Amino acid sequence: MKVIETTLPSAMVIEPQVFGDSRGFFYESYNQAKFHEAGITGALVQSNVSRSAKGVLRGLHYQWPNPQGKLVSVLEGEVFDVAVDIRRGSPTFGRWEGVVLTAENHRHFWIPEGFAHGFCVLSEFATFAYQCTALYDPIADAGVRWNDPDIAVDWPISHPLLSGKDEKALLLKEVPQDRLPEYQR
Ligand SMILES: Cc1cn([C@H]2C[C@H](O)[C@@H](COP(=O)(O)OP(=O)(O)O[C@H]3O[C@@H](C)C(=O)[C@@H](O)[C@H]3O)O2)c(=O)[nH]c1=O
Repeated sequence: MKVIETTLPSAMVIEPQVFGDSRGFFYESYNQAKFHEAGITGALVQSNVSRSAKGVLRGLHYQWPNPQGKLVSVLEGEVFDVAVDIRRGSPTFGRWEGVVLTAENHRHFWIPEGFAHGFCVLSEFATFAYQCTALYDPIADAGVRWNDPDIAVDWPISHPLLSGKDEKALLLKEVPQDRLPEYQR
């Protein structure tokens, strides 16, 4: 597999080795030894799948306490996927990175613990799959507004379909400091 660094330390893109033949293809979506070597050492303890129509935007979500590292990919369609460093005290606080993930490019994006995450759907439908390093905790579930001007994600769509929760999400500057993840060197 190929590991591609991003502008945010520890957020990375992983391109698995894809074995194609007359039947179709095969790839390892997770291999503990190879991921450990790449610096992704947390145990993946929950797997999720969501499906969304074109124009849907889910995000920007995080969990605190009990932050989740997320290994995300697309099984059907195409999304623009975003990680935002919202760890208080981080040298890259407030900075984001975006990656196009498609069912064809097989790219995986590693969202480290303490980052907010979101995506918008560019194809008619997208099936999104991800594994997390911590279990879902509805009490700790939190979000930051998708179009927060202080983060200024350059989303490729302008009028997304949002959940009620995401429509009402706080701006980053409105989130109390103790509700933000901690930066750990
Ligand atoms: C995330 C999650 C949701 N749920 C339930 C709660 C709710 O009734 C329903 C839909 O939840 P949400 O609206 O939060 O789903 P969604 O907007 O898809 O939330 C997801 O968005 C992406 C961007 C992420 O990064 C994920 O970590 C997660 O926050 O599913 C679980 O039971 N377990 C889970 O792990």
